[in-house]
Amino acid sequence: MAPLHVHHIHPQATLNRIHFYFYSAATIALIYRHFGIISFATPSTLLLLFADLILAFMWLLCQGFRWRPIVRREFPNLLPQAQLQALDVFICTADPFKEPPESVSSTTLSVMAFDYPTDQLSVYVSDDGGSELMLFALMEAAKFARYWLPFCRDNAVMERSPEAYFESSNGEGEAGEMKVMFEGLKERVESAVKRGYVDLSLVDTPEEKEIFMKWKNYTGRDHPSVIQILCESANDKDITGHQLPNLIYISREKRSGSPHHFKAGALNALLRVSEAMTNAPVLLTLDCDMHSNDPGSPKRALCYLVDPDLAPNLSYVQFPQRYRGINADDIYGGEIRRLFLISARGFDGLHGPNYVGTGCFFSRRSLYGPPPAVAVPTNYESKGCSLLRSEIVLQRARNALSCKYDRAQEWGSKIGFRYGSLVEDFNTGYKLHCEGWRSLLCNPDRPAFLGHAPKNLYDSLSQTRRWVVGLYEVAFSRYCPLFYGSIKASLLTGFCYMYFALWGVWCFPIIIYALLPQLALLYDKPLFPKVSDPL
Ligand SMILES: O=c1ccn([C@@H]2O[C@H](COP(=O)(O)OP(=O)(O)O[C@H]3O[C@H](CO)[C@@H](O)[C@H](O)[C@H]3O)[C@@H](O)[C@H]2O)c(=O)[nH]1
Ligand SMILES: [Mn+2]
Repeated sequence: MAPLHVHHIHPQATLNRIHFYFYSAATIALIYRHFGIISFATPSTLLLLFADLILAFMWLLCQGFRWRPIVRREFPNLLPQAQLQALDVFICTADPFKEPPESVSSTTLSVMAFDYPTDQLSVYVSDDGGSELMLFALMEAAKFARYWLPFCRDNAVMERSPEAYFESSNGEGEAGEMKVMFEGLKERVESAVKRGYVDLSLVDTPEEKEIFMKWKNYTGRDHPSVIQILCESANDKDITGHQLPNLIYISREKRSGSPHHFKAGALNALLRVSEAMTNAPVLLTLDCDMHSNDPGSPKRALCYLVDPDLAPNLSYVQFPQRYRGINADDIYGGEIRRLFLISARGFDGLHGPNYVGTGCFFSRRSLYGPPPAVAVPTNYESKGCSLLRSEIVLQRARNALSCKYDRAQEWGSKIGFRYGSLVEDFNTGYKLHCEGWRSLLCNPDRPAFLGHAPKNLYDSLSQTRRWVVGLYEVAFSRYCPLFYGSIKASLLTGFCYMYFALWGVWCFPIIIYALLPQLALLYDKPLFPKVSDPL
């Protein structure tokens, strides 16, 4: 059989290695000189020494990224139909006022419209805000999906998020009818958001009315488990008679005083509930603001996940985070190409790229413990779809959403997405690599997913602060990558994780180098040695 994927070492690797030797020699000479003049040290030379030591240490840590960068290509067209395993998609949302429900609907529709057998596809949306507005928006999405999915399929649309599609399409003919329908959806959802609740006049059937009546007693921070099956593959069909994928809304139980572990807690609830309902062997995690930009991406990921040589210890296939709507100059550096593209390619030559929280296809079993020493075939029993609405399945699912699991020892430490850091993605990927799993980067020319980067200074700074605090939580824990990671995974992997974990430390050399030379110039003090100076 023709291979489903190929890879090669990036040709720049040789140059990187030569550069490493020259740069090491120069760095050693610089540090040697610093210590040579330490007996005549002044505050400014000490500050420069401090900055240079940090820069040299960070430079050393990141050499793993440059040693063996890998470039991959996959051939999804060669993937046999029989290899298409069931796929559970997890979408996380947390706040209907910061994450507009109509955009969450659009993201959901973009994955429901994957180019994938609909009876193998289930989409779960976790709403940590516990908001009736989000449920309403998804109910609307479920109705619109009946028209949108056949439209995308018949017209081979690539941009399957209606919001993104109608931004670029002029909407003529059938597309025009779709646009009118989608505008209607947006209007209804926006009017509910403006009011802050779902007016019962917006809801069609008595069953739906009953759901929203019940909701009036809930608050975002205190409510029982909620689960609503909005589309059921076995029963619901689109307007051309094709099955729809499953679409399930959940809001896990929240009780004041009970820890909920933010997004990691939400993902673990999704993991348990999907196990109870559909139990697909492959999972995709997505942020609600990151829609699919290529309906073929599940097949791309499967090219790796079904490969018998890789599968025994392959935990996840990560697509890089890419963004739309970044202004031309990207003044807040929101694209972060080094983290998501360049370093990820370098990491791929070691244990594999770190998990970045979204656009990542997991093998389910990797979240339940280390890779088995002897490869055992995993026979996932995809649960019968017709059972989804049965009381026994619903009861099991509701139980899976209970907050008692977040108090239990194992969830978040040995199984599932890991707790203990604000950057649960970094922490989880790191721990999986330490357990012996590996990952790889899939970076097709057409971005598989597109999201939103912070667009103003305030959002950008608060995101950076959250990330830095989360990374320090890992760096200064007993799982410090420099020691634990270097021993459990490999020396270079440990170094690379440490490089990320110390992201906040960059501020010291940057501030020193941004201020000191200017001050020295103003006060006419020499800062750097002349070539003629003795060493
Ligand atoms: O209690 C929570 C908090 C957040 N979220 C969801 O988590 C996602 C990411 O949160 P966001 O506030 O958008 O964080 P960002 O900093 O923009 O996200 C980046 O950083 C996070 C932490 O490292 C990763 O989880 C994300 O995937 C990554 O895109 C969003 O979909 C939220 O709805 C929850 O479900 N529950
Ligand atoms: Mn975000």
